Amino acid sequence: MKYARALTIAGSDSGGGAGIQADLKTFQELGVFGMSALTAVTAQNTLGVHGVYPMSLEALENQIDAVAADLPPAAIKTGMLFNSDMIELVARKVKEYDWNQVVIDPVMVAKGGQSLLQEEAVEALIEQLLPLSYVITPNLPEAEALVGMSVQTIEDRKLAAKKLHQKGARHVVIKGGHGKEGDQVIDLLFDGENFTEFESQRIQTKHTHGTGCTYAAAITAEIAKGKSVKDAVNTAKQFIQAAIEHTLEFGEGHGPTNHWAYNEK
Ligand SMILES: Nc1ncnc2c1ncn2[C@@H]1O[C@H](COP(=O)(O)OP(=O)(O)O)[C@@H](O)[C@H]1O
Ligand SMILES: Cc1ncc(COP(=O)(O)OP(=O)(O)O)c(N)n1
Repeated sequence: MKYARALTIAGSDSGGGAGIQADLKTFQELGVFGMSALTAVTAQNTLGVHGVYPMSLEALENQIDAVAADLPPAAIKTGMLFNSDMIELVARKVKEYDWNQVVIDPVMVAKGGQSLLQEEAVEALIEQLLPLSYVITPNLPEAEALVGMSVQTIEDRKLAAKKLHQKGARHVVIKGGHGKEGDQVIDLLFDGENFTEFESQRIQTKHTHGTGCTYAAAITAEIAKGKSVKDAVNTAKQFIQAAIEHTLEFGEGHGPTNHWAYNEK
């Protein structure tokens, strides 16, 4: 069986729940060979981020070039990109290697409130990376930062998705975990023409560290395997729902999700 390959360009989470650790675990569980280019090393646990140590641009570029030269990926996921220099580098590499299945998870703030993207870099993300994105997966606060409006109701989310599509994102997934729609969590996919809602029961738990990373990584893995974006989001929704429902209950704070759960169903 020929395995598809996916590359994550993101930060390392020493606590194992988010960042490239979440991405690689998710790729593996979905049968995709995962590769990684580190943008930063973070000292993290379930109680928060205790240090951020960005890689040099040379180190990031060499990691990407090494993978592209020998192990060209079918799909790429970006996570924590830290600053505008890194965003510009990644955009240049996407164009250099003509990568057209890029999933952008616009990571800005960790669950504990610590910044993972310098404020000046939001503009670079919009101008440089959005036009190259196959899918972008903002949560509600990230969508607000990207489109400059309040994004809460379903109508807000539809308007924000259209704005992000106009800025160049070919598909937009507005994640609903931060939403206040009662006991449901509604994720919204926009493909430039149609909206699709993916609904699930909200699970009452604090153990949601890395949910966005895991969800975007699952979308990336499915796209790497040749699935449509709609089918990829559908699988990712089931993956993350199982990962949260069967929590590991690790740590004193926001614990990690369970990346084994989907296959243990
Ligand atoms: N409590 C929850 N119950 C069920 N699903 C959830 C819950 N929290 C998050 N999710 C799922 O995880 C996805 C990502 O979570 P969200 O909080 O929206 O983004 P992020 O983790 O990037 O802040 C959501 O789109 C949703 O599908
Ligand atoms: C290295 C790194 N990348 C991304 C994150 C974000 O994870 P988290 O704080 O759990 O938020 P979501 O992934 O759920 O949006 C991180 N903490 N560290």
